[in-house]
Amino acid sequence: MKVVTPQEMAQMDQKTIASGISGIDLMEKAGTECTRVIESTLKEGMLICVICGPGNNGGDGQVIARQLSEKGFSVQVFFTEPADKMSPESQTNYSRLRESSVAVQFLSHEAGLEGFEASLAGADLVVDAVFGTGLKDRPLGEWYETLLNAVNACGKRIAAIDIPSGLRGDNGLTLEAAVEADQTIIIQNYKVGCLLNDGPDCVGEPVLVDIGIDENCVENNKYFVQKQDLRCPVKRKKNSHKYDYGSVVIIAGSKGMIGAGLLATEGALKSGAGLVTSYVPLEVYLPVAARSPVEVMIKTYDCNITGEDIEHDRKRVVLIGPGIGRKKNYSIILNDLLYNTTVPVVIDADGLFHLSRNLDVLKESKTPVILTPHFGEFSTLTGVDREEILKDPIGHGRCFAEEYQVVLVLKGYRTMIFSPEGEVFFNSTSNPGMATAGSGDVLAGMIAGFAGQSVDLLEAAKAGVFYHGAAGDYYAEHYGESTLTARNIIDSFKYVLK
Ligand SMILES: NC(=O)C1=CN([C@@H]2O[C@H](COP(=O)(O)OP(=O)(O)OC[C@H]3O[C@@H](n4cnc5c(N)ncnc54)[C@H](OP(=O)(O)O)[C@@H]3O)[C@@H](O)[C@H]2O)[C@H](O)CC1
Ligand SMILES: [K+]
Repeated sequence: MKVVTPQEMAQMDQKTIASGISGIDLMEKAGTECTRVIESTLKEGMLICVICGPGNNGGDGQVIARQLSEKGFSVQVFFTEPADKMSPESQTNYSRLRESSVAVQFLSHEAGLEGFEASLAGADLVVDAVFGTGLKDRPLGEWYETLLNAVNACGKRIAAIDIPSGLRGDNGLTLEAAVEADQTIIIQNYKVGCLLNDGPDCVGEPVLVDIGIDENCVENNKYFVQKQDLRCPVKRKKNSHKYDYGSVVIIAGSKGMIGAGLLATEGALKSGAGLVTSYVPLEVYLPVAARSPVEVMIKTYDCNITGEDIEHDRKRVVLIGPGIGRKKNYSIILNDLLYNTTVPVVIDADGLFHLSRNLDVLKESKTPVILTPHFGEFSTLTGVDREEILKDPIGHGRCFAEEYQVVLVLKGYRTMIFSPEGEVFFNSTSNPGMATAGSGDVLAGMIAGFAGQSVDLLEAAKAGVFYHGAAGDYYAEHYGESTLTARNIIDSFKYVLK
């Protein structure tokens, strides 16, 4: 399934209209599908307030109001602008609405919102159809800001149409105010802004409706990752041995930070790697050995380890970074791996710090690479302010992955995976409980574990991110989000990785 920008969605609408279905019919279809979802949440006799803006989002709102009224619900519509400011399809729907029994009120920008607030307080459901994908990046103005804040303050269930009003569809940032919906009925495809920054908090529960638009009618390589798209875990052949599922090397953990290495190691082992070898500094050998799973091989080094040491012995992938700290010798180790080996390398956490000291090594390296930064680490890598990246995460991520020819896993609530060819994949799993210490170490181990299993690095990254989130979701569904720890994510692998 594709994820689209507002511009791409507008082009898709236009192409669909050009192919023969009229704009007004498309709006009727959108409104009908939204009505179906809304109706399933209503009980007889409920009062619904629909707030309609001047554009086609408001037009969808009018269709919903008319259809809910035809189904016997009491409906009140508030218009934020006079009829002459409505889009053509909205005006057509306004004439249809006037023939229905829906109560209509035009809000005045001069008078206050007192009556409006009282009406919201008496409603059972508020439908937000003020702005959709046509929202522009310009100040809302005080009046709309007050209006959207009043919607949020009403304390009633809010269903937003297509995208919560005030939320930018291109990056998930909000204007001065944005509706925080309980449910958003997303028309046809996820908009980028529903998945990034404030988007998921404003959207609430997302529900997609299909109005028959072909998502491939415009060129777009942004995808929503779902289970059926994944190639991991690989099917295990009867006639196979442990090396067929990857020998994974993990360079992780140091004095005071052995937990990161242990979590990454278990992440790799329990996602199906055939053999995991953990390389740790001599000084932490004993505590690591005492706490490592018995299946893991542990090797020690004094202060250095070379690519040659690792390339011996059928190694398929190296993970470097979790808990290694910032001592200089790791920059040397990392450079050696990238310059002198061809074994794929996953670089996480402090490994990314060492990489940032010599980023150009990526351009000279022949080794396939996956980087797994969160936004702060990505800012260090690129030298671009975090705030700037958040305004255009797709642009920055895509540009970096293409320039350095790496698979980039940019971690967040909806982690994005960028391929060296410019594709973007949005993860569909995870929950806020996973923002917890060690969660990233588990993910890095999991990606390395999959990368060992004869799949290409992009597939390993997609599967690692998806199943890591799915394991966290499994725990959260059963026990809630607040007690979730990195260990719980590992323990839940067995339920989702079947
Ligand atoms: N036929 C179709 O294309 C279908 C569209 N669907 C629905 O339509 C919306 C997108 O509708 P669109 O008309 O493009 O835009 P909006 O309704 O979201 O908003 C446009 C109006 O909002 C004003 N605006 C924009 N930005 C601001 C702002 N920052 N502050 C104040 N006002 C703003 C804008 O004013 P202008 O002066 O810029 O014109 C417009 O008045 C989509 O989301 C779907 O819900 C149907 O689903 C399918 C058919
Ligand atoms: K809306």
